[in-house]
Amino acid sequence: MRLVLAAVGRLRKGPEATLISDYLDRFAKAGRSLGLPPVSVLEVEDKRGGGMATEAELLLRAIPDGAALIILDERGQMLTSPEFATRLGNWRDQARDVCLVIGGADGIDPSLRARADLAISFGKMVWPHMLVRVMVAEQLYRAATILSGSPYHRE
Ligand SMILES: C[S@@+](CC[C@H](N)C(=O)[O-])C[C@H]1O[C@@H](n2cnc3c(N)ncnc32)[C@H](O)[C@@H]1O
Repeated sequence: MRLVLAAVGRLRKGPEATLISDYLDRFAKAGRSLGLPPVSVLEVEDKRGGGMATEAELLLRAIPDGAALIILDERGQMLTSPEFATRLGNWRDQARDVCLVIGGADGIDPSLRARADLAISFGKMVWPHMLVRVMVAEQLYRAATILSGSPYHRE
């Protein structure tokens, strides 16, 4: 299994970078004994100003063949953290690669949205994409703690 976080835009030094790195480190440590690999972060940037369609082409190149394509999208499905943990555990058990995609300022191109296996929403409000990265990293760590039965997550 490979776990890829593909995102539009380059993360610069700052509070979001610190949080993302902290949660992804914690995920890597918690995931080791669960058979979950560390997350590879792939950033794409369209320097030609081609917009969402070009970003979608760049993102598609970053997605491993056959991977479950999970997009982050405010129009998507709201999952509980245990539901997300169960899905992550199922992909691991199927040895399925997983690619989580976060769009840029204009969102994710409809062509990529149409290909997604799952669209996850963090609510109907639009969040800045770097905060969504933080939230994804935290939910991955939370999912690992749920799968391991550690007391981080409480209902
Ligand atoms: C600034 S938002 C773009 C919003 C854009 N107006 C759209 O139609 O998608 C950048 C990215 O952050 C993610 N995002 C923002 N809000 C979200 C939410 N509530 N749930 C899930 N993902 C979200 C999505 O991946 C989105 O493409």
